[in-house]
Amino acid sequence: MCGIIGVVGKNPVNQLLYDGLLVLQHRGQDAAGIVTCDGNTFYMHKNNGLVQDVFQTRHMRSLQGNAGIAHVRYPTAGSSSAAEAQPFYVNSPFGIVLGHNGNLTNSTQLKEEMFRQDLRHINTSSDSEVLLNVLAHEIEHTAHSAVLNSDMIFEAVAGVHKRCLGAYAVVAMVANFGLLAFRDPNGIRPLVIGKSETEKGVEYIVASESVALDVLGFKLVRDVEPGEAIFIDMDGNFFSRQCAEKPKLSPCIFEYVYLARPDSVIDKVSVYQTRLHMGVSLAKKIAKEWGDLHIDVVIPIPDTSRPSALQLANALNLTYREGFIKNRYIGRTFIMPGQALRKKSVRQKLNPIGMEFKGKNVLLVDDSIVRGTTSKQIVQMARDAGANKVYFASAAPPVRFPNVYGIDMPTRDELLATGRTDQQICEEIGADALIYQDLDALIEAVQLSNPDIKMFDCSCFDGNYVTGDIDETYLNNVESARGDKLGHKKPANSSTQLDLNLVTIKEYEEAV
Ligand SMILES: O=P(O)(O)OC[C@H]1O[C@H](OP(=O)(O)OP(=O)(O)O)[C@H](O)[C@@H]1O
Ligand SMILES: NC(=O)CC[C@H](N)C(=O)O
Ligand SMILES: [Mg+2]
Repeated sequence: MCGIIGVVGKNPVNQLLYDGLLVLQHRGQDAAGIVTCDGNTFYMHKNNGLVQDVFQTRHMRSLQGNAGIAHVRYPTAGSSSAAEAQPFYVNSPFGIVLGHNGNLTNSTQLKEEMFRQDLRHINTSSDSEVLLNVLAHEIEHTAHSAVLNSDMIFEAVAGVHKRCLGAYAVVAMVANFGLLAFRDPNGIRPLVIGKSETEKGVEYIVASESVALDVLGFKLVRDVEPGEAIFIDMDGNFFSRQCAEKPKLSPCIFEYVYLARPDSVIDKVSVYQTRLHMGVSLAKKIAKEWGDLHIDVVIPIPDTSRPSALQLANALNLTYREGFIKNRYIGRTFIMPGQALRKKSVRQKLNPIGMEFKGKNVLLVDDSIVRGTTSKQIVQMARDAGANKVYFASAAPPVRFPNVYGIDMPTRDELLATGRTDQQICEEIGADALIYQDLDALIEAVQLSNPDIKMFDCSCFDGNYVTGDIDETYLNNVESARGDKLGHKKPANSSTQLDLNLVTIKEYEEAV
């Protein structure tokens, strides 16, 4: 779940893209990049690190032009190397840059095809570099001369849909032509369009989440439809077309649970409202099945679970208290690379307020339990702070299956709930009771805001993968390539990579 933005403006867009990336930082903390386009020239700066560490004044000054794209990365394929920071660039045809949110599920096969059939070299192990080269190849074949138009671009995107499987929300720029954005035929990852009327004319933006539009002063126009592509030329003319044969909206339900910011609206669903609904349905379950808990206080685990915990407390007529204080300078732990770093960061990030726990039966509410890194430590902190009973509620069902669409949880081994009953999970985290949301209730919580969404990608909860190409062999291959125990692999030919700073996750963990 990286964050992407693309803008065609009437003034320089460097600051706008930077500010937009800051707003999307919660979608990726590993690397950041901006490319601007001034006539026929691209200006690019990208590196590992948080947005405010990657860009210094001198970089910002060099990012010239009234159009550009930007990316924050949370790696789900390849390595964490700076060489895989996005956007990626290819010089032919025309000069194209691309930023990708999601994960291709057939990138190994595509990479092979790229080399053997299309005679293209992919320098990294990133699936996004493969995706860019597929797009470049398709554009090369639809454009008959040096003149490119939106019809040719849309035909090329139709070609991308035929070849690529998995999840991809994409922003791309073709030098001197314009901004292209598209979403895979299932619309797994989000992408919205915004607009701003200025004295000089209309400016357009596309971004992973509507919150970026709010903060940058754009009005939300609509979502990019699954399978749809939009193209905005350098003069600000807007074109759109459905490029997939059988589009079917099946957004990732985990966006609503955890990934997206609550103040975003995705596929006409307010993330905040959904999280409130999740709290109500969880409260109903507790009232029905867990009436004997005698809860004194409901405590959220900051940040993401707050709206659900608050509404759960309201629905049960219980006291809600902020029992954990979050260090505002520590980022999201779940999307940090490597288990040692995630584990260490939970304690650095959260600290209990003793008086909220001492002698009380506390119900801790989190949005989800994935590896159990947070819940195990939090339950212990509550006990150390003197709680009488520690109950734990998760606003999402048990996460039992790997995600292959852009969330880095590739192995069943690392998921706390895989192969365990609720009772065993409860024992693992050391709680006195554990209550999980039911999947039907979670789906209903989203559908209450938009009943038109009939299908979701719930694969991490139910093991049904909407792209239909995921089987046991695929999962086994991903597990052996990306398992946490392996560390994220350093590319075999690191010395030849365009990156002097390669560090594996393992080396990084050992260093901290
Ligand atoms: O079971 P785990 O593997 O620990 O994963 C789940 C936890 O990780 C996330 O929090 P995170 O700290 O990333 O972000 P937040 O501040 O948005 O809640 C999520 O909100 C849960 O608290
Ligand atoms: N989380 C994502 O969207 C990741 C995008 C891409 N697969 C990468 O690893 O860079
Ligand atoms: Mg959390």
